Amino acid sequence: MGVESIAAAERLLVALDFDGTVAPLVDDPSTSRVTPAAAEAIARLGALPATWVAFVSGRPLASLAQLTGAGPDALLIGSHGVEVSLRGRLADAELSDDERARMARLEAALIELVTAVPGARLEHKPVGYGVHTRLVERTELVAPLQQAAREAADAIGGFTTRVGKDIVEFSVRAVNKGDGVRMLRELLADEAGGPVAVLYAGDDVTDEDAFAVLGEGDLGVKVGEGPTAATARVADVEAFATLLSELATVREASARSL
Ligand SMILES: O=P(O)(O)OC[C@H]1O[C@H](O[C@H]2O[C@H](CO)[C@@H](O)[C@H](O)[C@H]2O)[C@H](O)[C@@H](O)[C@@H]1O
Repeated sequence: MGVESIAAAERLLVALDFDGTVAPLVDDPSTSRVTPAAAEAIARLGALPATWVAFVSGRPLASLAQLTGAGPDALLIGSHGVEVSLRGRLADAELSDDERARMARLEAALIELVTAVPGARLEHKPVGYGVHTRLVERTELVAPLQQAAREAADAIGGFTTRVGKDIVEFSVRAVNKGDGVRMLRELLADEAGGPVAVLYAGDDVTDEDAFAVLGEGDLGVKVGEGPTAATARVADVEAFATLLSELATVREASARSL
């Protein structure tokens, strides 16, 4: 399955990871931006009939909504599948007392660990924490920090650990991006009254959960290097924007010929 074939799908969901896929990786996550080329292709795709664009990210929903300029029709999955906003209908993650207590214990441990490593940073997320190591200058400190953080989470128990690019993340929920993609596909198929093909694109290990739920008639696109279950690969964010633009062009042409 290539771009031409997926472009011909009767109904198409384009589900996109954010960081490293449509926005280049940067030192400060709050300054991430979708590239102009990707933004243009996304807008063209979103304007087509029977075509939906969704973002499926590890970011907190609020950050994802802000950085994608989410409008009222936005389909957003944040926190690796835990936080969901579908056209303004919010299903956010209500934490139990037990989850809150475990998060508080982990937070205290992670603050101590991160403070001891210059350049390390703790990201507070709705259902967990991210230990960022991108700016750690003494690279030999990264692995021990990640290991100590894992051990702290394991000692408390009940956390799902994810290792991403320059980040190790801990979540009190085990939901993943694959669950998010499955949910989006079912929702749209119900609404549209028929099966929906999915193009999913992502650059990181956590995107493998989403690639794993794709089947025949879908297309997984890995952005960048690394082992993957995706069946297509592009070199980087710029190349992926070009792919999205090609997809929009082919799909626009078929929409015109209907
Ligand atoms: O699932 P994604 O949309 O790819 O989000 C994964 C994590 O992205 C952010 O961190 C990553 O991007 C930062 C900005 O480019 C970069 O500084 C950092 O090194 C990366 O790990 C975000 O901060 C996390 O919350 C997301 O889980």
